[in-house]
Amino acid sequence: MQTSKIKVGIVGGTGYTGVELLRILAIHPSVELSVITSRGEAGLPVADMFPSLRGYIDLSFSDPAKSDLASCDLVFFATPNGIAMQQTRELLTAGVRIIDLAADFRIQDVATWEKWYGMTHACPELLSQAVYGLPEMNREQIKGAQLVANPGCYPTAVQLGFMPLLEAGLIDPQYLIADAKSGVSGAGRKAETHILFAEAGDNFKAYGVAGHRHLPEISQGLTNMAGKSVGLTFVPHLTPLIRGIHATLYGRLNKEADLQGLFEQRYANERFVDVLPKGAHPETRSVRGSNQCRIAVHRPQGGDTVVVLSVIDNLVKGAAGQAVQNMNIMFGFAENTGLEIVPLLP
Ligand SMILES: NC(=O)C1=CN([C@@H]2O[C@H](COP(=O)(O)OP(=O)(O)OC[C@H]3O[C@@H](n4cnc5c(N)ncnc54)[C@H](OP(=O)(O)O)[C@@H]3O)[C@@H](O)[C@H]2O)C=CC1
Ligand SMILES: CC(=O)N[C@@H](CCC(=O)OP(=O)(O)O)C(=O)O
Repeated sequence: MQTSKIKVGIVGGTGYTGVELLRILAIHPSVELSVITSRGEAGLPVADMFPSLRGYIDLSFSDPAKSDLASCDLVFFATPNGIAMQQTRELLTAGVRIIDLAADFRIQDVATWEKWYGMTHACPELLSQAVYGLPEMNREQIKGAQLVANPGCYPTAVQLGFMPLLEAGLIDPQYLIADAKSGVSGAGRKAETHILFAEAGDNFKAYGVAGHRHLPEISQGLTNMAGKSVGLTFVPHLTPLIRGIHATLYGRLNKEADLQGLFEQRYANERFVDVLPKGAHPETRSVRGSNQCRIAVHRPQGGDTVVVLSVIDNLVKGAAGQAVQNMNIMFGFAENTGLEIVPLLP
C-alpha cells in the first residue's frame, strides 16, 4: 500500500482521453500531476485550453521531447497507436511504470499486431511483460505490472458482456456476434471529415465490417475466457452521441442455466460492473461520465439465443477511467479512488 502521493505524467494531454485523465486525476488524493505534454501547445497553461480545469490544474503543457518523464512514478500515454512503444524500454529501465491507452501492447502476437496496425513493433520483446488491463479479468497480474495495456473501448464493452457466458462454457464460442455503437468522441479530438457535426450528426452508419482493428484484440480476450478459439463477428457503428458505447451481443446457448444468476454472481464483487434486473435495457446516458459498465442479459422468447446488452462511457470505463482503475490496482490504492463519479443526467 502506497502512502505518499505518486508523481504522474500524461503524454498527450490535449486529446479527449488526456483531458478525461486530467478531470479524474485533478481530484485524486494520491496523485501529484507533474508532466502534461503537448507538441503544439507547449508553454500554454492547461486550464487555458480546458477552462473546465480552471482552479484544479495549475500546470502548463510541456514538449514531450523535453519533458522529465523519467522522474515520474507512472506515465500514461494518451497518444495515437505507435507512440508509447518508442519510449517504453527507456522509461521502464528508469523505473517508471506505464499505462498505454493506445494499442501498442494489447495484442500478444506481434505478427497479428503488425498486420492490423500497419507498422513494425518497436519493442516486441516487451509484449510478454505487458498485462492486459481489464481488471475484472486480470486483477492479480495488474497488481505487479510495470507495463499495462489499457483495453480499447469496444473491447471493454464486448468482453465484459461475454465473459460470464464464456467462462461458464454456456455458449458456442464459434458463433459470437458483437454489434456495437460508439459516440463520436471515440474517434478522438483531431479534425477529420467523417466526424464533423454536419457529417456525423443526425446520421447513423456501420463501418469496418470487413475487419476492424479491435477484432483481434477482442478475439484474444474471448479466447482466453473460453479456453479455446472463438469465431467472432464484430460490427462497429458510429452514432450521433458524444460519449457512449452500446454493445448488443449474441450467443447460442448450448445448455440450460440461470443466466441472470450467473451474471449477478460473476460480477457481485465488481464495483464497476452493474448487472441490471431481469428484462432491463441499459442506456448510454446511465453511465455518462462514470466508470460504470451496465449490463443486462436477455433470452428472447426463451429460445437458444442469449442477448447481452452492455453500455459504457467510451472515455471513462472505455479509456481514462479504466486506466485510473488500473493505476489504483498497480499502486495499492483502493480500486475506486477518484472513480466514484455519479453519471451525468440528463
Ligand atoms: N477516444 C476514445 O474513446 C478512446 C481512445 N483510445 C485510445 O487512446 C489514445 C488517445 O485517444 P484520444 O485521446 O481519443 O486521441 P486524440 O486524437 O484526441 O489525442 C491524441 C493526443 O496525442 C498527442 N499526440 C499525437 N501524436 C503525438 C506524438 N507523436 N507524440 C506525443 N504526443 C502525441 C496529441 O497531442 P499534441 O498533438 O498536442 O501533442 C493529443 O493530445 C489513442 O490511441 C486511442 O486509440 C482508447 C479507448 C477509447
Ligand atoms: C468512433 C470511433 O472512431 N472509434 C474508434 C475506436 C476507438 C479507439 O479509440 O480505439 P482504441 O480503443 O483502439 O484506442 C475507431 O473505430 O477507430
